[in-house]
Amino acid sequence: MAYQGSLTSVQAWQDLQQHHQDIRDQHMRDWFAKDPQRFERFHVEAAGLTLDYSKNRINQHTVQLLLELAQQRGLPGAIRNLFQGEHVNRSEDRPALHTALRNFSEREILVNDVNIMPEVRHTVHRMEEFCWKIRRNQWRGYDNRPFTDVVSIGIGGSFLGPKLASSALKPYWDSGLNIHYLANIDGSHITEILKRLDPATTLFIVQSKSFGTQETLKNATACRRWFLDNGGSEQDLSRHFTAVSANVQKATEFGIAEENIFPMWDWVGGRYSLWSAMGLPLALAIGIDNFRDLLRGAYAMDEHFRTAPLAENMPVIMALLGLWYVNFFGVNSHAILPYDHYLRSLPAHLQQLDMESNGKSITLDGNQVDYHTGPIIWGGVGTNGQHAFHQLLHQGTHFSPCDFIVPMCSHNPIDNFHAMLVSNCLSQSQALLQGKSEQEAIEELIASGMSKAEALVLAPQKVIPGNRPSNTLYFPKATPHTVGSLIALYEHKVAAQGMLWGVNSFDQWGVELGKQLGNRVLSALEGETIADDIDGSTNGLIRAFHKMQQQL
Ligand SMILES: O=P(O)(O)OC[C@H]1O[C@H](O)[C@H](O)[C@@H](O)[C@@H]1O
Repeated sequence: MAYQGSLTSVQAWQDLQQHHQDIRDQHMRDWFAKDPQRFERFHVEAAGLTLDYSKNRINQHTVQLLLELAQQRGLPGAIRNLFQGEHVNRSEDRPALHTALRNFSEREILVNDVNIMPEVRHTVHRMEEFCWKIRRNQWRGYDNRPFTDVVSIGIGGSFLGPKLASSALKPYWDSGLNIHYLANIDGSHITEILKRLDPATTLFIVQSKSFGTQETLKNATACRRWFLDNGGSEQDLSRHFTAVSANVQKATEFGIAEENIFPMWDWVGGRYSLWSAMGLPLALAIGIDNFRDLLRGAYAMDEHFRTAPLAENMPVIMALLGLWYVNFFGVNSHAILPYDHYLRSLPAHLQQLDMESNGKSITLDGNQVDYHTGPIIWGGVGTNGQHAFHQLLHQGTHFSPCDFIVPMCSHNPIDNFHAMLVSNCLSQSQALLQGKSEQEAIEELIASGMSKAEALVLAPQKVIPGNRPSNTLYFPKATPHTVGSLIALYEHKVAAQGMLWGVNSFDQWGVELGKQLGNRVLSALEGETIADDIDGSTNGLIRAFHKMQQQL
């Protein structure tokens, strides 16, 4: 049974503490020297992806103890519960059934005793029909010209997943439509997007599960105003405005025609919703067949996560490695380093996925945790990061485990660009692993012509400790299938960590307070000069706003 008792009282936890003492000073460089089979031993394949996890601070005993921890925490049962639609999101009393959105099996999935699969499939058919009409110019703008641009208006999970998949699959954009994502509440962003567009050939998709999110409603209202002020009429709105929402009433109140609203369900979390009609802008860009391939890739990873033994289960292995560093090495961050231009939005998506899911301090039972949970996720696209933040990765006082993510083949195989890109990726993880000793630094400096005395002075600056862990995830090419399995891999990694830590990975109460206070601050910014109920710092900033607004 999952989540019973405290994580730290589990026997394997105590064993891991002892084991950490035993191996923490050992260097991976020595392990590789002694064991030529390390790569073979520590790699796993699933759903078209391969994970090399040999460059981690682990030996076989570590893996065995981590797997015992997973067993003792009831991970297999918790995975079953997730797929079976148990109310794993306890604080909202809901299942988390994003896996139903890509369920290509004949398995029924029940929510309140009703099989949800027919509705899921019906929605994909509606998406297909809609994409067909737009992409084949059957559904046109108000002056009968075909659409040229689609503006997706949404934020958080209603933005990051579709945005990531759209940029990851840019080589598959075959409709000629330009897709724009409008998320932030920032006059500059909306201005920059709309100024290039023609209302007569622009389609809007308002994407909000709740249809109550401030940024989305403000942006949608402004887009509608812009449409009406620039040639569109009230009667034309239904040709140009569609929505994806679980709140049909609010969407219709806003003015979206009911037949233009695609459904969402409360059993899909926002950050897990790419696979639903939230993926509509993506489907418009790449076509429904490619969108289905994305779902199939995710489904392949689901089946792997659901059925593979823990020791061969890629998301479980990644979850346990992450826990090993957070809870035993005291690490508090994790870097995501895609070596692929098309995957450059991955760190941003994984920030929400991971930090909103596992950035929690209270267990499912309502107790304060006595161990750390989800790390800070950060990162950036290679090789740009090498010329920026990798310095800290190599020589900083903090260490951050890294995921290097690399397709072995490029969509654009020009010259030897791709071999150069991959060589950078592989040599970064190699450098993190092996480092450079003082002796090596001295010898290198002397070989470059420096005197021994000078070399001795400079060498300490050039020492790189190494022994810094990384995973390398690779696959043949960033196709819809592999991108689907890659995103699902991280969803399951995060879910497995949440299960181990005993937190609810499917709620996000922490984001609410800022929203509540935001309304009060907005009224002060727009009115009062002194707000007695607001703290001194915030009041000072409100006064500065008033002052500077008056000066301009
Ligand atoms: O889709 P919506 O209801 O507009 O929600 C958009 C986003 O806002 C919320 O505040 C949450 O932080 C996100 O998890 C969610 O995806």
